[in-house]
This record gives sequence, structure tokens and C-alpha cells, in this order.
Amino acid sequence: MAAAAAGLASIWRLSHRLRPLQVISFPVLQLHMSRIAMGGSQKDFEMAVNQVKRLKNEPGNEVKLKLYALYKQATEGPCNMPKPGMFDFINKAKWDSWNALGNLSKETARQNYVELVSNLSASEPSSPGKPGAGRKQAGYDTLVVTSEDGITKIMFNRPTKKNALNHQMYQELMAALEAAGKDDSAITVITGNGDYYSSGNDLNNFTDSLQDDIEKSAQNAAILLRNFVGCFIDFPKPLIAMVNGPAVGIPVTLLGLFDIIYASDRATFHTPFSHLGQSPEGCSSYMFPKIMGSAKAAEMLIFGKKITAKEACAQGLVTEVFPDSTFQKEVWTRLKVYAKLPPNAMRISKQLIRNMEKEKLHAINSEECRVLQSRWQSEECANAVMNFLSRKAKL
Ligand SMILES: CCCC/C=C\CC(=O)SCCNC(=O)CCNC(=O)[C@H](O)C(C)(C)COP(=O)(O)OP(=O)(O)OC[C@H]1O[C@@H](n2cnc3c(N)ncnc32)[C@H](O)[C@@H]1OP(=O)(O)O
Repeated sequence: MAAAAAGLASIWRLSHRLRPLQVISFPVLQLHMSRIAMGGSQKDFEMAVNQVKRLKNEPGNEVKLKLYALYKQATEGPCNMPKPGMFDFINKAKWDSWNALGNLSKETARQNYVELVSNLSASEPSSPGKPGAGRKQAGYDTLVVTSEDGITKIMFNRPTKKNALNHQMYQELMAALEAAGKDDSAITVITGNGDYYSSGNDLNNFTDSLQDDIEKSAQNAAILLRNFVGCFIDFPKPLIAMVNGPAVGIPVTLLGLFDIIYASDRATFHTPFSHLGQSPEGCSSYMFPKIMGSAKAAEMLIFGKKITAKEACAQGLVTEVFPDSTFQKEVWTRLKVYAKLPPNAMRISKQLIRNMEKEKLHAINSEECRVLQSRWQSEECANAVMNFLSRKAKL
């Protein structure tokens, strides 16, 4: 697993083992990018190679493989590596991608590389100054955090990745919760941007964070997860989830630690831990049976049954379901009314409900992380992750 996963992580690095970054001022860069769109000189190519390193949006494995292939074709010509064995699927994916370019000339490969980078740059988020950016709190790349009408809203903001939680998003969520717990808002709302609420842990975390020692990587991930879930256990104010679309994995399990969950009728709830060779987290091994009874919880947590918003509501996981067409309007109208209630009374009531069990929840969280730490080192987990990353499996 370590070798295979490290191989995946290295696609990106291997294909861009290049000269140090050139410093380009913004106007020069703009001028350059418009030239890039037109041609593919060696200079444009070198600048595109540098530009790739500055992309803010992670382009995804398919695009990375394409960039890798075009880079190799542009610098070395047609694929000259021996075909890797069928189980060496990382190198095989790279080989396939490069080999697929056949006899494409170096010049055309350079030009295609430059064009691809130009397109990727064009879809990058624009800088401050965008309409509405004034209300946005600074310091978050993977979230949009806003505060108004007594409500702090934390929105997952990686819509092209179905709001999968990468390491940066875990860190930013912890920071946003810490700040929201202390700000002057009365309630905090978490929701997702785009068609998904969130597709859960970003499976690239398994390769991106790999160090030489897989045991150490699993240990670090367990510490991160324990701290992350701990922020939800300790959150001092009413915490509301607005589940705007499908939710997979950790964003589902965490719902047991929220106070209210409103869902669009498009939302689904899926915890496919066995499929992924993993086990429950977010205190769901305790909260789900408590909320929905052990039989329904087992169907979700052991057998990975995906349930609809309506089913989740019938089982007590969701507070109320709204038609997708009126979801935003109806929920925000209601939340604005709630946010006007006396904030201290709400905070104290929440704490009365939660404090009885806080210690127990922290113990459950620790135990779930301990078990997961070992699951992440299992062959079952490695196979599931590699199957997703090599495009062989989706949930
Ligand atoms: C600190 C560690 C904590 C660990 C705890 C948590 C456990 C979990 O959360 S388990 C759940 C993990 N999630 C998954 O396994 C979901 C995997 N994703 C999918 O199966 C599908 O993407 C999904 C069914 C969600 C959506 O399918 P589609 O509608 O067909 O969309 P795409 O697959 O094309 O997705 C678009 C784009 O997003 C990337 N993506 C989506 N989800 C993830 C993810 N979880 N991790 C990484 N990347 C994800 C997907 O690869 C596509 O990317 P590009 O190909 O680059 O466009």
C-alpha cells in the first residue's frame, strides 16, 4: 500500500521536477496568459510549467495524468518506457496516458500543455473584489465563512470535488468553529456549496500525507481526526446543519453532534465504511444507535445502506426535510427568527443537553480514532482507496 500510494502522490511531483519558480508580476502574467492561449513556444511552455505549480485548485488525477503525459511527450517525445506490470497500476496509468499520445510531435504536445494550463488558470477563483467578497471572512480557501443577522455560516467550498474534505479543509473548519464559538453570533450553520453537502474525507489525503512511514501517517491522521471531531463535541452554541445535497462519510456521522439538521429532499445520507475497509467515526458508533435504534444504525454503519432525507427524518437523524426548490428560502427565514432568541439562554440550554455526555463522547471519539488508525493500515482500506483513485470504483 505504501509503495502504491506513494506512487500516486508522486504523479504530480514526478511530472514537475523542474527549475525554481520564476517571479512574474500580475500584469506580466496576464499578458503571458493571453499569449499562452495562442501558442506554444519553448518559453511559453516553461512558463506554463511554472504556472501549474501556482494553481490554487487541485486539478484531479485525470488532469494530472494528462499534464504528465503532455510534459513527457513535449520533453522526451513518444513514450519510451517499458510497459509496467498490470498490478503496478500507478505507473501503468502514467504509461497509458503518455503512450496514448502516440507520435504527437514535441511541438504540438508543448502547445497542448500550454493550452491546458491556460484553461486551468482561467477557472481559478478570482481575487478579492468580487461582488459580495466584502462580507466574506478572510483566511479561508476551502470554506466561505460569513456572519450576519446573528448567524455565522460556514460553507464547504470545493464544489468541483463535491466538497470532499482535504487536510486544509479539516484545519480551516477547526479554525472556523473555534472563531464561531467565540464571535457574537447566536447560532452557527454548516452547509455546502454546489450540488453536494460533502462527499466526505478526500481520498487523496491517503496519498498526499504519506510519509516514508505509513504507521506514522496513520497516527497523524488519527490525531487530526480526534481533534477535528473534538471541536464538534465541544462546540458551545447551537450548531445547525443545512444539508443541501448528498452527504457521504464523515459529514454524515458528525450530524449526531449537531443540534438541528435541516435537509433538502435531494439529500442522501451514506456511510459506506465497510466498502472502504474503514469503521465509523464522528461518535456515530454511539450516537447513531442512540438516535435511530441499533438495527437502523447497523444497516447504515455496518452495511453502508444509503438513506434518503425522508428516511433519515423518519429515523430521527434529520429534523425536517424541505423541497429543494424552497429549501434555502424556508430554512434561512426560520433560522433568522431563531437567531433573535436570547443567545445566552440558547447556549446554556445546549450545554445542559450536551454536558452530561461530553466526557463519554470524547472517550468514544478516541476509541473510534484508535480503531481507524489500524484500519487505515489494512489491505482492505488500501484496496478501496486505490480503486477509487485509479477510477475503478465509485460509491
Ligand atoms: C482525517 C481522516 C478522516 C477520515 C474519515 C472519514 C471517512 C469518510 O469520509 S469515508 C467517505 C469517503 N468518500 C468517498 O468514498 C466518496 C468518493 N466519491 C465518490 O464515490 C464519487 O465521487 C461520488 C459518488 C461522491 C460522486 O460521484 P459523481 O457525481 O460521479 O462525481 P465525480 O466522482 O466525478 O466527482 C467529481 C470530482 O470530485 C472528486 N471527488 C468526489 N469525492 C471525492 C472524495 N471523497 N475524495 C477525493 N475526490 C473526490 C472526484 O474524484 C472528481 O474529481 P475530478 O475527477 O478531478 O473531477
